[in-house]
Amino acid sequence: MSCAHGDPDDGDLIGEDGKIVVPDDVAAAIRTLIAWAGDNPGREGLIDTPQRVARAWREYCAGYADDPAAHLSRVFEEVGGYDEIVLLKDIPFQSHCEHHMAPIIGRAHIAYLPRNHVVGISKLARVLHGFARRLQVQERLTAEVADCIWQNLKPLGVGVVIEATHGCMTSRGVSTPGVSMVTSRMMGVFRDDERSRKEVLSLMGLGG
Ligand SMILES: Nc1nc2c(ncn2[C@@H]2O[C@H](COP(=O)(O)OP(=O)(O)OP(=O)(O)O)[C@@H](O)[C@H]2O)c(=O)[nH]1
Ligand SMILES: [Zn+2]
Repeated sequence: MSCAHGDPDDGDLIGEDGKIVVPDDVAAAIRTLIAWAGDNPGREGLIDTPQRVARAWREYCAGYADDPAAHLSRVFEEVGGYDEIVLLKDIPFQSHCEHHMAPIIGRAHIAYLPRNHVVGISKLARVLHGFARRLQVQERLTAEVADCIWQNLKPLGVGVVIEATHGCMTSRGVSTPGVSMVTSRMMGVFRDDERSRKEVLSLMGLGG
């Protein structure tokens, strides 16, 4: 297996302990950051921190090695004629903002109106995580999830609403905890037909 940080498609080297081998330049960058923050990267408690931080970021950014559309390739057609809204509600997720690399923590509601076939419900959460585990802005995350479902399932409607708090606002900068950002993308009948939009928003518990 090749070592190619920055290019997760090529995979990581795995050590004898079963953990990802952290490239020297990645560990050195994290040691530099620790020293710049004001601490001693050589002291006992911090000596293994660069490896831990690097592996943690591999997990936070695992979405770069994922193809979210692939999760939607298996569909089911025997649904007893069901042709109403399918909604996966209150899906918790974590992402990181591309401006500060600070956590974005929130919940997503993902709905679609099937056309002939449905997808296994867990796959909607997999699509969300595939895009969330990258450096993001919430608007793009919302659009990417909706577009992926729209293009791959070809449903009659897609609605994605995301509510999240941004660490870059709560723990630094404007330091304003308790606020959440809400974004939505409505496509197909959820965008064009008022009754359908109201119905999906009502099912999401967002009035309508
Ligand atoms: N629209 C949008 N903005 C975001 C998101 N995540 C973080 N931001 C904002 O990105 C902006 C970056 O602003 P800058 O002025 O370039 O950076 P900054 O000086 O660190 O800004 P402050 O956070 O206000 O201290 C901030 O207003 C953040 O709140 C997001 O997902 N969507
Ligand atoms: Zn930020």
